[in-house]
Amino acid sequence: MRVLASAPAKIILFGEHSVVYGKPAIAAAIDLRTYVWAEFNKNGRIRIEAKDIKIPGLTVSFSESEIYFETDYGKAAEVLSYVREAINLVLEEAGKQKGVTVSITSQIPVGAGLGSSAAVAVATIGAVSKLLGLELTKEEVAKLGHKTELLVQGASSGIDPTVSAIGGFLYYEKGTFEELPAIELPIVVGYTGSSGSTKELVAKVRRSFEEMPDIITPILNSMGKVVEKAKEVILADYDKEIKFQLLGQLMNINHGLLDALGVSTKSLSDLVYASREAGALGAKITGAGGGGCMYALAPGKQSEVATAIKIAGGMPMITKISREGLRIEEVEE
Ligand SMILES: Nc1ncnc2c1ncn2[C@@H]1O[C@H](COP(=O)(O)OP(=O)(O)OP(=O)(O)O)[C@@H](O)[C@H]1O
Ligand SMILES: C[C@@](O)(CCO)CC(=O)[O-]
Ligand SMILES: [Mg+2]
Repeated sequence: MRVLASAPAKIILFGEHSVVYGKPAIAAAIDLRTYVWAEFNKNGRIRIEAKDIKIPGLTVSFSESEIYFETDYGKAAEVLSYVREAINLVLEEAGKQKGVTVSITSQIPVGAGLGSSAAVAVATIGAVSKLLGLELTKEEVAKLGHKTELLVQGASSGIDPTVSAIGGFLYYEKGTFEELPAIELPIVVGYTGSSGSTKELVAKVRRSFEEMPDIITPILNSMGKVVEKAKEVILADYDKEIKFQLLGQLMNINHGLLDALGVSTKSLSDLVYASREAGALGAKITGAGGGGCMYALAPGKQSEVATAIKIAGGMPMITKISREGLRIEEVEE
Protein backbone atom coordinates (compact mmCIF):
# COMPACT_ATOMS: atom_id res chain seq x y z
CA MET A 1 0.00 0.00 0.00
CA ARG A 2 1.19 3.53 -0.80
CA VAL A 3 -0.31 6.84 0.36
CA LEU A 4 0.27 10.34 -1.05
CA ALA A 5 -0.61 13.31 1.18
CA SER A 6 -0.03 17.03 0.68
CA ALA A 7 -0.11 20.10 2.92
CA PRO A 8 0.10 23.83 2.15
CA ALA A 9 2.48 26.65 2.99
CA LYS A 10 1.20 29.62 4.99
CA ILE A 11 1.72 33.29 5.47
CA ILE A 12 1.39 34.94 8.85
CA LEU A 13 -0.57 38.14 8.25
CA PHE A 14 -0.10 39.45 11.80
CA GLY A 15 1.51 38.28 15.04
CA GLU A 16 4.54 36.08 14.36
CA HIS A 17 6.92 35.76 17.35
CA SER A 18 4.47 37.35 19.83
CA VAL A 19 2.27 34.25 19.22
CA VAL A 20 5.02 32.16 20.87
CA TYR A 21 4.32 34.24 24.03
CA GLY A 22 0.61 33.38 24.04
CA LYS A 23 -0.61 36.40 22.04
CA PRO A 24 -3.02 35.84 19.14
CA ALA A 25 -1.99 35.75 15.47
CA ILE A 26 -3.70 35.68 12.07
CA ALA A 27 -2.47 33.39 9.28
CA ALA A 28 -3.63 31.91 6.00
CA ALA A 29 -2.73 28.80 4.02
CA ILE A 30 -1.43 29.60 0.52
CA ASP A 31 -1.35 27.64 -2.72
CA LEU A 32 2.18 26.16 -2.55
CA ARG A 33 2.29 22.56 -1.29
CA THR A 34 4.58 19.81 0.00
CA TYR A 35 3.84 16.26 -1.19
CA VAL A 36 4.77 13.12 0.78
CA TRP A 37 4.46 9.51 -0.37
CA ALA A 38 4.57 6.88 2.43
CA GLU A 39 4.90 3.12 2.11
CA PHE A 40 6.11 0.18 4.20
CA ASN A 41 9.55 -1.28 3.57
CA LYS A 42 10.93 -4.68 4.46
CA ASN A 43 14.16 -3.71 6.24
CA GLY A 44 12.40 -2.27 9.28
CA ARG A 45 14.06 1.14 9.08
CA ILE A 46 12.72 4.61 8.59
CA ARG A 47 13.90 5.78 5.20
CA ILE A 48 13.54 9.37 4.07
CA GLU A 49 14.03 10.54 0.51
CA ALA A 50 14.04 14.34 0.41
CA LYS A 51 13.95 15.09 -3.29
CA ASP A 52 14.31 18.84 -3.39
CA ILE A 53 15.65 20.24 -0.16
CA LYS A 54 18.50 21.91 -2.06
CA ILE A 55 20.87 19.12 -0.98
CA PRO A 56 20.47 17.07 -4.14
CA GLY A 57 19.88 13.35 -3.91
CA LEU A 58 19.93 13.27 -0.13
CA THR A 59 18.99 9.86 1.31
CA VAL A 60 19.40 8.77 4.91
CA SER A 61 18.05 5.76 6.85
CA PHE A 62 17.41 5.54 10.57
CA SER A 63 17.04 2.47 12.76
CA GLU A 64 16.72 2.96 16.51
CA SER A 65 19.60 5.34 17.22
CA GLU A 66 21.70 4.37 14.19
CA ILE A 67 21.88 6.60 11.15
CA TYR A 68 22.82 5.23 7.73
CA PHE A 69 24.04 7.90 5.36
CA GLU A 70 23.29 6.71 1.90
CA THR A 71 24.72 9.96 0.64
CA ASP A 72 27.57 11.61 2.41
CA TYR A 73 26.23 14.85 3.86
CA GLY A 74 27.04 15.69 7.45
CA LYS A 75 24.04 17.92 7.99
CA ALA A 76 21.54 15.38 6.68
CA ALA A 77 20.30 14.15 10.05
CA GLU A 78 19.59 17.68 11.27
CA VAL A 79 17.91 18.75 8.06
CA LEU A 80 15.59 15.75 8.14
CA SER A 81 14.74 16.06 11.83
CA TYR A 82 11.19 17.39 11.27
CA VAL A 83 10.34 14.42 9.06
CA ARG A 84 11.99 11.94 11.41
CA GLU A 85 10.19 13.25 14.50
CA ALA A 86 6.88 13.36 12.62
CA ILE A 87 7.21 9.68 11.59
CA ASN A 88 8.26 8.63 15.10
CA LEU A 89 5.28 10.41 16.67
CA VAL A 90 2.82 8.65 14.34
CA LEU A 91 4.43 5.23 14.97
CA GLU A 92 4.19 5.92 18.70
CA GLU A 93 0.53 6.95 18.35
CA ALA A 94 -0.22 3.73 16.45
CA GLY A 95 1.84 1.65 18.89
CA LYS A 96 3.68 0.06 15.96
CA GLN A 97 7.32 -0.34 14.98
CA LYS A 98 7.43 -0.78 11.23
CA GLY A 99 9.80 0.06 8.41
CA VAL A 100 8.42 3.10 6.60
CA THR A 101 9.77 4.90 3.55
CA VAL A 102 8.69 8.47 2.90
CA SER A 103 9.51 10.38 -0.21
CA ILE A 104 9.14 14.17 -0.25
CA THR A 105 8.77 16.75 -2.99
CA SER A 106 8.01 20.35 -2.17
CA GLN A 107 7.08 23.61 -3.88
CA ILE A 108 7.81 25.61 -0.70
CA PRO A 109 11.13 27.45 -0.31
CA VAL A 110 12.90 26.26 2.85
CA GLY A 111 13.57 28.62 5.76
CA ALA A 112 11.67 31.37 3.95
CA GLY A 113 8.95 32.10 6.49
CA LEU A 114 6.33 30.19 4.50
CA GLY A 115 6.03 27.28 6.93
CA SER A 116 7.99 24.61 5.02
CA SER A 117 8.75 22.81 8.32
CA ALA A 118 5.06 22.65 9.27
CA ALA A 119 3.94 21.58 5.78
CA VAL A 120 6.51 18.75 5.64
CA ALA A 121 5.53 17.60 9.16
CA VAL A 122 1.76 17.77 8.46
CA ALA A 123 2.00 16.00 5.08
CA THR A 124 4.25 13.30 6.62
CA ILE A 125 1.88 12.78 9.57
CA GLY A 126 -1.08 12.65 7.15
CA ALA A 127 0.53 10.10 4.85
CA VAL A 128 2.06 7.84 7.52
CA SER A 129 -1.04 7.82 9.74
CA LYS A 130 -3.23 6.82 6.77
CA LEU A 131 -0.71 4.09 5.88
CA LEU A 132 -0.91 2.74 9.44
CA GLY A 133 -4.72 2.79 9.39
CA LEU A 134 -5.03 5.58 11.97
CA GLU A 135 -7.99 7.83 11.22
CA LEU A 136 -6.72 11.14 12.63
CA THR A 137 -8.81 14.31 12.39
CA LYS A 138 -7.12 17.41 10.95
CA GLU A 139 -7.02 18.85 14.48
CA GLU A 140 -5.18 15.73 15.70
CA VAL A 141 -2.71 16.01 12.82
CA ALA A 142 -2.18 19.69 13.73
CA LYS A 143 -1.43 18.73 17.36
CA LEU A 144 1.14 16.11 16.26
CA GLY A 145 2.64 18.70 13.88
CA HIS A 146 2.94 21.10 16.82
CA LYS A 147 4.64 18.36 18.89
CA THR A 148 7.07 17.77 16.00
CA GLU A 149 8.00 21.48 15.93
CA LEU A 150 8.41 21.53 19.72
CA LEU A 151 10.76 18.53 19.57
CA VAL A 152 12.92 20.04 16.83
CA GLN A 153 12.77 23.77 17.62
CA GLY A 154 12.38 23.67 21.39
CA ALA A 155 9.66 26.36 21.08
CA SER A 156 6.70 26.70 18.73
CA SER A 157 3.29 28.33 19.07
CA GLY A 158 1.69 25.66 16.86
CA ILE A 159 0.20 28.20 14.46
CA ASP A 160 2.05 26.92 11.36
CA PRO A 161 1.06 23.22 11.67
CA THR A 162 -2.51 24.27 12.55
CA VAL A 163 -2.90 26.44 9.43
CA SER A 164 -1.21 23.82 7.26
CA ALA A 165 -3.50 21.02 8.53
CA ILE A 166 -6.78 22.99 8.61
CA GLY A 167 -6.24 25.38 5.64
CA GLY A 168 -8.03 28.69 5.04
CA PHE A 169 -7.82 31.88 7.04
CA LEU A 170 -7.40 31.50 10.83
CA TYR A 171 -7.20 33.51 14.04
CA TYR A 172 -5.03 31.48 16.41
CA GLU A 173 -4.41 31.79 20.13
CA LYS A 174 -2.76 29.33 22.54
CA GLY A 175 -3.57 26.17 20.63
CA THR A 176 -7.12 27.08 19.66
CA PHE A 177 -8.30 28.64 16.43
CA GLU A 178 -11.26 30.37 14.86
CA GLU A 179 -11.94 30.45 11.13
CA LEU A 180 -12.16 33.97 9.71
CA PRO A 181 -14.48 34.82 6.81
CA ALA A 182 -12.93 34.42 3.38
CA ILE A 183 -11.94 37.88 2.17
CA GLU A 184 -10.03 38.32 -1.02
CA LEU A 185 -6.65 39.78 -0.09
CA PRO A 186 -4.69 41.39 -2.93
CA ILE A 187 -1.23 40.45 -1.66
CA VAL A 188 2.23 40.00 -3.11
CA VAL A 189 4.84 37.86 -1.35
CA GLY A 190 8.47 38.91 -1.81
CA TYR A 191 11.23 36.36 -1.26
CA THR A 192 14.71 37.71 -0.43
CA GLY A 193 16.29 34.45 -1.61
CA SER A 194 18.09 34.03 1.71
CA SER A 195 16.89 31.84 4.56
CA GLY A 196 16.51 32.07 8.32
CA SER A 197 16.16 29.23 10.82
CA THR A 198 12.98 29.54 12.90
CA LYS A 199 14.63 27.66 15.75
CA GLU A 200 17.46 30.25 15.90
CA LEU A 201 15.22 33.31 15.48
CA VAL A 202 12.80 32.20 18.19
CA ALA A 203 15.83 31.61 20.46
CA LYS A 204 17.18 35.09 19.61
CA VAL A 205 13.90 36.76 20.65
CA ARG A 206 13.87 34.63 23.82
CA ARG A 207 17.37 35.87 24.74
CA SER A 208 16.32 39.53 24.32
CA PHE A 209 13.18 38.85 26.34
CA GLU A 210 15.24 37.37 29.16
CA GLU A 211 17.87 40.13 29.06
CA MET A 212 15.40 43.05 28.86
CA PRO A 213 11.94 41.89 29.93
CA ASP A 214 10.78 45.45 30.72
CA ILE A 215 11.47 46.54 27.15
CA ILE A 216 10.46 43.43 25.21
CA THR A 217 7.20 42.75 27.10
CA PRO A 218 5.48 45.97 25.94
CA ILE A 219 6.57 45.25 22.34
CA LEU A 220 4.97 41.79 22.52
CA ASN A 221 1.86 43.29 24.13
CA SER A 222 1.60 45.87 21.33
CA MET A 223 1.87 43.09 18.76
CA GLY A 224 -1.01 41.29 20.49
CA LYS A 225 -3.09 44.51 20.29
CA VAL A 226 -2.25 44.93 16.59
CA VAL A 227 -3.62 41.42 15.96
CA GLU A 228 -6.82 42.06 17.94
CA LYS A 229 -7.38 45.30 16.01
CA ALA A 230 -6.71 43.51 12.69
CA LYS A 231 -9.31 40.87 13.56
CA GLU A 232 -11.81 43.61 14.43
CA VAL A 233 -11.18 45.29 11.05
CA ILE A 234 -11.49 41.98 9.14
CA LEU A 235 -14.84 41.28 10.83
CA ALA A 236 -16.18 44.86 10.60
CA ASP A 237 -18.75 45.98 8.11
CA TYR A 238 -16.47 48.57 6.44
CA ASP A 239 -15.97 49.23 2.73
CA LYS A 240 -13.13 47.20 1.27
CA GLU A 241 -11.11 50.39 0.72
CA ILE A 242 -11.23 51.39 4.39
CA LYS A 243 -10.55 47.81 5.48
CA PHE A 244 -7.42 47.52 3.33
CA GLN A 245 -6.16 50.94 4.42
CA LEU A 246 -6.49 50.07 8.12
CA LEU A 247 -4.98 46.60 7.63
CA GLY A 248 -2.05 48.16 5.73
CA GLN A 249 -1.45 50.62 8.56
CA LEU A 250 -1.47 47.75 11.08
CA MET A 251 0.96 45.73 8.90
CA ASN A 252 3.41 48.65 8.91
CA ILE A 253 3.20 48.92 12.70
CA ASN A 254 3.68 45.14 13.04
CA HIS A 255 6.76 45.32 10.78
CA GLY A 256 8.28 48.08 12.92
CA LEU A 257 7.72 46.01 16.07
CA LEU A 258 9.30 42.92 14.44
CA ASP A 259 12.27 45.08 13.45
CA ALA A 260 12.51 46.19 17.09
CA LEU A 261 12.71 42.51 18.09
CA GLY A 262 15.69 42.16 15.75
CA VAL A 263 14.25 39.69 13.23
CA SER A 264 14.37 41.89 10.13
CA THR A 265 17.31 42.10 7.74
CA LYS A 266 18.38 44.78 5.26
CA SER A 267 17.07 42.72 2.34
CA LEU A 268 13.68 42.24 4.02
CA SER A 269 13.38 45.92 4.87
CA ASP A 270 14.48 46.89 1.32
CA LEU A 271 11.59 44.83 -0.10
CA VAL A 272 9.18 46.27 2.49
CA TYR A 273 10.08 49.89 1.65
CA ALA A 274 10.19 49.25 -2.12
CA SER A 275 6.65 47.80 -1.91
CA ARG A 276 5.32 50.77 0.05
CA GLU A 277 6.89 53.21 -2.40
CA ALA A 278 5.27 51.32 -5.28
CA GLY A 279 1.83 51.87 -3.75
CA ALA A 280 1.33 49.01 -1.27
CA LEU A 281 -0.91 50.07 1.63
CA GLY A 282 1.18 47.98 4.00
CA ALA A 283 4.18 45.65 3.96
CA LYS A 284 5.82 43.47 6.59
CA ILE A 285 7.91 40.40 7.26
CA THR A 286 6.00 37.15 7.24
CA GLY A 287 7.15 34.18 9.34
CA ALA A 288 10.23 34.04 11.50
CA GLY A 289 12.33 36.57 9.51
CA GLY A 290 16.15 36.63 9.46
CA GLY A 291 15.80 36.34 5.67
CA GLY A 292 12.96 34.63 3.86
CA CYS A 293 9.82 36.52 2.90
CA MET A 294 7.80 39.69 3.37
CA TYR A 295 4.34 40.38 2.03
CA ALA A 296 2.58 43.49 0.82
CA LEU A 297 -1.09 44.43 0.66
CA ALA A 298 -1.52 46.11 -2.69
CA PRO A 299 -5.09 46.46 -3.98
CA GLY A 300 -4.97 47.48 -7.64
CA LYS A 301 -1.17 47.71 -7.49
CA GLN A 302 -0.08 44.06 -7.39
CA SER A 303 1.92 44.12 -10.61
CA GLU A 304 3.60 47.47 -9.75
CA VAL A 305 4.58 46.08 -6.33
CA ALA A 306 5.81 42.82 -7.88
CA THR A 307 8.04 44.83 -10.24
CA ALA A 308 9.35 46.99 -7.36
CA ILE A 309 10.21 43.82 -5.39
CA LYS A 310 12.10 42.47 -8.40
CA ILE A 311 14.02 45.73 -8.88
CA ALA A 312 14.92 45.75 -5.15
CA GLY A 313 16.50 42.29 -5.59
CA GLY A 314 13.65 40.02 -4.46
CA MET A 315 11.50 37.37 -6.07
CA PRO A 316 7.81 38.32 -6.19
CA MET A 317 5.07 35.69 -5.93
CA ILE A 318 1.41 36.53 -6.41
CA THR A 319 -0.34 33.86 -4.33
CA LYS A 320 -3.85 33.20 -3.12
CA ILE A 321 -5.31 31.74 0.03
CA SER A 322 -5.76 27.98 -0.11
CA ARG A 323 -9.03 26.82 1.44
CA GLU A 324 -7.67 23.30 1.73
CA GLY A 325 -5.25 22.14 4.37
CA LEU A 326 -4.02 18.55 4.62
CA ARG A 327 -5.20 16.49 1.67
CA ILE A 328 -4.93 12.73 1.08
CA GLU A 329 -4.26 12.75 -2.65
CA GLU A 330 -3.98 9.05 -3.48
CA VAL A 331 -4.17 5.66 -1.80
CA GLU A 332 -2.75 2.79 -3.88
CA GLU A 333 -3.66 -0.66 -2.50
N1 LIG B 1 10.98 19.50 1.54
C1 LIG B 1 11.50 19.26 2.75
N2 LIG B 1 12.01 18.03 3.03
C2 LIG B 1 12.54 17.79 4.25
N3 LIG B 1 12.63 18.70 5.26
C3 LIG B 1 12.15 19.92 5.03
C4 LIG B 1 11.55 20.28 3.76
N4 LIG B 1 11.15 21.56 3.83
C5 LIG B 1 11.50 22.01 5.07
N5 LIG B 1 12.09 21.04 5.79
C6 LIG B 1 12.64 21.18 7.16
O1 LIG B 1 12.25 22.43 7.68
C7 LIG B 1 13.43 23.23 8.00
C8 LIG B 1 13.12 24.71 7.79
O2 LIG B 1 12.19 25.07 8.79
P1 LIG B 1 12.13 26.49 9.46
O3 LIG B 1 11.03 26.42 10.46
O4 LIG B 1 13.48 26.92 9.93
O5 LIG B 1 11.71 27.45 8.24
P2 LIG B 1 10.29 27.56 7.51
O6 LIG B 1 9.33 26.59 8.13
O7 LIG B 1 10.53 27.42 6.06
O8 LIG B 1 9.85 29.06 7.85
P3 LIG B 1 8.87 29.59 9.06
O9 LIG B 1 9.01 28.62 10.18
O10 LIG B 1 9.41 30.94 9.40
O11 LIG B 1 7.53 29.66 8.45
C9 LIG B 1 14.50 22.67 7.08
O12 LIG B 1 15.80 22.94 7.57
C10 LIG B 1 14.18 21.18 7.12
O13 LIG B 1 14.63 20.62 8.33
C1 LIG C 1 8.22 32.76 14.55
C2 LIG C 1 6.91 31.99 14.69
O1 LIG C 1 6.01 32.82 15.44
C3 LIG C 1 6.23 31.78 13.33
C4 LIG C 1 7.04 31.03 12.32
O2 LIG C 1 6.27 30.93 11.12
C5 LIG C 1 7.18 30.69 15.42
C6 LIG C 1 5.92 30.00 15.93
O3 LIG C 1 4.87 30.61 16.05
O4 LIG C 1 6.04 28.79 16.24
MG1 LIG D 1 8.98 26.59 10.25
